[in-house]
Amino acid sequence: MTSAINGSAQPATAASTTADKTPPLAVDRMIETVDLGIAFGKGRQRKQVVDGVSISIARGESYGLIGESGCGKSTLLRALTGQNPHYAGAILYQNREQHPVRDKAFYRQIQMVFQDPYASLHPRKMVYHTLLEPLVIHGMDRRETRISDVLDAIGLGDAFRYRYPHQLSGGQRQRVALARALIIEPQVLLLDEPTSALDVSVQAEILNLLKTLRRERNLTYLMVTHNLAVVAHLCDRVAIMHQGKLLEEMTADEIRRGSATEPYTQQFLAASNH
Ligand SMILES: Nc1ncnc2c1ncn2[C@@H]1O[C@H](COP(=O)(O)OP(=O)(O)OP(=O)(O)O)[C@@H](O)[C@H]1O
Repeated sequence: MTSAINGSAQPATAASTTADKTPPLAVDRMIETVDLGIAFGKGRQRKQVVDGVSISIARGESYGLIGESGCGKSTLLRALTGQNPHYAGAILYQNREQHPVRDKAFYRQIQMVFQDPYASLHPRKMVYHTLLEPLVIHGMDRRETRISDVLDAIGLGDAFRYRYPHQLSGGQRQRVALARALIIEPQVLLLDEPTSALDVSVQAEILNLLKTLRRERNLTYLMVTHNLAVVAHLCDRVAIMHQGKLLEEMTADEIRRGSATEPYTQQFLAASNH
């Protein structure tokens, strides 16, 4: 929560801090962090939670972030979404450094899907109003058609527009949360453990849906997860974090084969596979 943050890292000033650190331009770079640092607390209480993390995610790529609990994954994701403006280093979208405080145009392109579909939907809002709201905020036209289309795309169908969250299963709620993110046609989805609150059988359905949506819409995913099966199913590349640092990047294939270079990663993969 931004209100609880008393991070002491200096906010990055747009286009000022990284001129000498930014890697050479790649044509299709969608998301990048350059030497990202996030700390909480002051003085002896200060804790560096994200420490010099540089990642680069291409357009259309699905990138996973894994690591033990407390290693800084969600903190990194929150900085990317603009929920924590107190960071050092730089965050770039489509080669442009972002101001730590994001504007509406940013959220038109980048949407977030959270872990808990029970907490993320307003209990007194019909699906229709949940989906209408982002269209109004972003001044988009053809609202009725867009609502029907997105309900079809996420596999619920138009009749679901009249349901309230308590009339939906966990998997259906997560589909609505996905529909809410997709309805404004973003390019990037930031996914924070999007299946971990769901039953195992439903997890597979949502993962398959995410896979299909990415292919159909050429979406870019950045996904935080504990779950190696999720990574193997959905991610092209994975970063392993440990105590705030990026330890190693691997392809999904390398993860499946367990061919890590770093001893910590080898242990982490072995433990996660039990
Ligand atoms: N607002 C905050 N103020 C102080 N400390 C924080 C704050 N947010 C996170 N932390 C601390 O930062 C560390 C990393 O937390 P983070 O939520 O990023 O971990 P994570 O890797 O996502 O863990 P998990 O997998 O359990 O969700 C933790 O020690 C946490 O207590």
